[in-house]
Parts: sequence; structure tokens; C-alpha cells
Amino acid sequence: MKKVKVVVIGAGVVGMSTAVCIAEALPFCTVTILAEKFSPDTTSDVAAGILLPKEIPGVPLERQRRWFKGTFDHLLAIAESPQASEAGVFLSSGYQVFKEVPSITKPYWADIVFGFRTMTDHEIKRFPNHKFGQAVTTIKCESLRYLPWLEKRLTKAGGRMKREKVTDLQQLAHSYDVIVNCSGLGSHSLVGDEQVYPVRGQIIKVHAPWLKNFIRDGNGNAYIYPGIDYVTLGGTQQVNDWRLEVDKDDSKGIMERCSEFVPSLRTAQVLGEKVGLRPGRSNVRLEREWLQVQDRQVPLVHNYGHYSWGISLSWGTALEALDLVRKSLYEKPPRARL
Ligand SMILES: Cc1cc2nc3c(=O)[nH]c(=O)nc-3n(C[C@H](O)[C@H](O)[C@H](O)COP(=O)(O)OP(=O)(O)OC[C@H]3O[C@@H](n4cnc5c(N)ncnc54)[C@H](O)[C@@H]3O)c2cc1C
Ligand SMILES: O=C([O-])CC(=O)C(=O)O
Repeated sequence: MKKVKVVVIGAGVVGMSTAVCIAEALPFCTVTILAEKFSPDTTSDVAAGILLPKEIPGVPLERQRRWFKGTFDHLLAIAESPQASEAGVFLSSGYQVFKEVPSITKPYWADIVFGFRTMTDHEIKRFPNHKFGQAVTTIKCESLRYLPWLEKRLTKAGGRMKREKVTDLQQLAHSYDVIVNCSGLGSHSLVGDEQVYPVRGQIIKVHAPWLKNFIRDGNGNAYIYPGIDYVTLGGTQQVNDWRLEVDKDDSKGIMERCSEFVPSLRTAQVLGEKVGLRPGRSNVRLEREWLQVQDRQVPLVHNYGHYSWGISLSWGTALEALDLVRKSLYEKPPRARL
């Protein structure tokens, strides 16, 4: 039987997850990833990788819950397997603290993670500038290990990867039966989506192996995430800022804000600094359209715009993209336009 040719554009956490889901679930498809950049050079590689998303306005909560739960369950199984170290996936406990009581005190994922609770007065006293806090055990998924691990999994399922910048979807449709767009911020130019914009984020990696628990300021301007090889300190959220260079003033600000939480960070050795451009969007674009290519209609599934929550929602959104691909193969396209 002739195989169905699927192309996935993008090799960040969204593209890799989507490609693996399709290749493993639909063995009658050949899956090819085309990407300008692969790990360790994607935005996903810069992410701390904590599963702690905010609500996305405009996406029904049930759908967000499904995306988060799909991701959490998938990553928990890895964290509990012998693969955890190679894949860079493990449980992580800590606090999220707020200067003012937030409008949502119990997030939609409170009963999916472990041990979610409001911090006691005794605990919050450690943070004199903060009034309210949440304690939680969630998952940390480190892309620098996880993406190469997914690449191996894709290859095992018969998938292929090629470095290529895609500029013309019509052209691509001549060589493939289904196109899946996971190009993140790249969708700004690839599909002319002006709703997707960069939200610049800078982080510092430090050697501080004595830190074991994470601390996040609810506003996202200060976070400390202990990881396998280093502790990630952040963060910045600079809207419409395309600069990929490290800004020394940003680093200074990050170090000051994080050291207020943990003074011993002032003595920690700095291992590196990184910048990533989050694919900002008011909601994730996860839908299918049909591309008219001469007398054919080619399904085009979009899965991008994950903003600050790309790791947190990666597997759940990949599963939904897989459903859209599967449906497209059994559905007749709408009548061709004449
Ligand atoms: C500092 C920072 C910290 C973060 N921390 C977290 C966190 O703790 N938890 C969390 O859930 N999220 C976090 N995020 C957000 C997360 O990194 C993003 O949501 C996620 O990386 C988006 O993944 P993606 O695969 O859509 O995009 P990317 O990782 O940017 O991948 C896009 C891919 O598409 C390719 N591409 C683009 N255009 C084209 C084209 N025309 N042709 C071919 N290929 C193309 C790129 O080369 C790349 O391979 C953080 C982000 C930053 C910047
Ligand atoms: O805000 C955080 O805790 C980490 C993150 O997702 C980001 O910087 O985008």
C-alpha cells in the first residue's frame, strides 16, 4: 500500500511531539520533519520546562485541561520510567508566590499535579513582600535532553528529519499529502499570521546544586528552577522584542530579583545566559484548513502559538493535532473552488 506522506514543519517541543504522535499512531504514514533549527538551537531549548501554565483567555478551560493533562500524564510516565534521566523529565516541588492575591487562586490544573495547596501563613512569612502563595509538585521537562530523546523516538517509528527553511506551502504540497505547521513564531512569516508575536525571554544558568525547590514570582519576573545540570534563573517578558542577543542589564535585573528570594545565589557561578523568543498569541492556533493546490485540496493542520506554556501543553496539543490529521485522512475535503 502506498504510504501517506506527512510533513511536520518545526522541530521545537511542539513539532517533535506532534511528529512522534503521528508516526507512532499512524504507521501507514511516513513522517518527515522539516525545520530551520533543531535542538539545541530552538526556543524550546531555552525554556526552563516547568509545567505551571496560566489560563489562556479565549480557549475553553476543558480544552486547556485536556492539553495539560495529556502532557502531564505522558511526562509522568517517562519520569517514572528508567528513561527519566536520558529524557530529562522529573518531578519538581516548589512555591509560586504573589504580591497580591491573584484573581484565580486555584488553577484549572490544581487536581492534575500533586499536592496542590495554598501556602500556610508560616510558609508565606519567608516572603515578606508577598501575600499569597501556592505549593505544588509538578514536572520539569528539560528540552536539551527531551528533544534529542524525542528525535530518537521519531527515528525508531520510521520518521525522518531534514534541515530546511520552508517558505512556500503551495510548493510543499506538491510533495506531501498532509502538512502540519508547528513553526511557532515562524508562522508570522510562513502563514502571514500577524496575531503571533515575539515575547523575548532571557535566562541565566547557574551552578547552585544546594537548591532543590523552585520559587516563582506569580508575575513571572523572577523564577528559580533547579534542574539536572544547572539552576535556571529568569525571567523577562519583552513583548514585540526580536533581539536574540543577551542583554547584560536584563541579566543584572534577573540576578537581583532572584537573589532577593535566595541570597546565596549571589555566590553561584554563572554558567551561561540565553535568550528565546516565545511564540506569543492570544490563543494557541490548533485547527485544520484545506490548502487549494491546483485541483487538489491538501489538509493543513496548524499547531502553534503556545506562548509561555509550550512545554506544559506540548503532548496534549500534539494529541489533538494527531486527531485532526487522522480525521483529514478519512474526511472528504470540501468541494474544490473553481
Ligand atoms: C526564557 C523562556 C522560558 C520558558 N520557560 C517555559 C517553561 O518553564 N515551561 C513552559 O511550558 N514553557 C516555557 N517557555 C515557553 C516555551 O519555550 C515555548 O512555548 C515553546 O518553546 C514553543 O515551542 P514551539 O515548538 O512552538 O516553538 P520553537 O521551539 O520555537 O520551535 C519552532 C520550530 O519551527 C522551526 N521553524 C520556524 N519557521 C520555520 C520555517 N519557515 N521553516 C522551517 N522551520 C521553521 C524552527 O526552526 C523550530 O524548529 C519558555 C520560553 C522562554 C523564552
Ligand atoms: O514563567 C515561567 O515560570 C517560565 C516560563 O514559562 C517562561 O519564562 O516563559
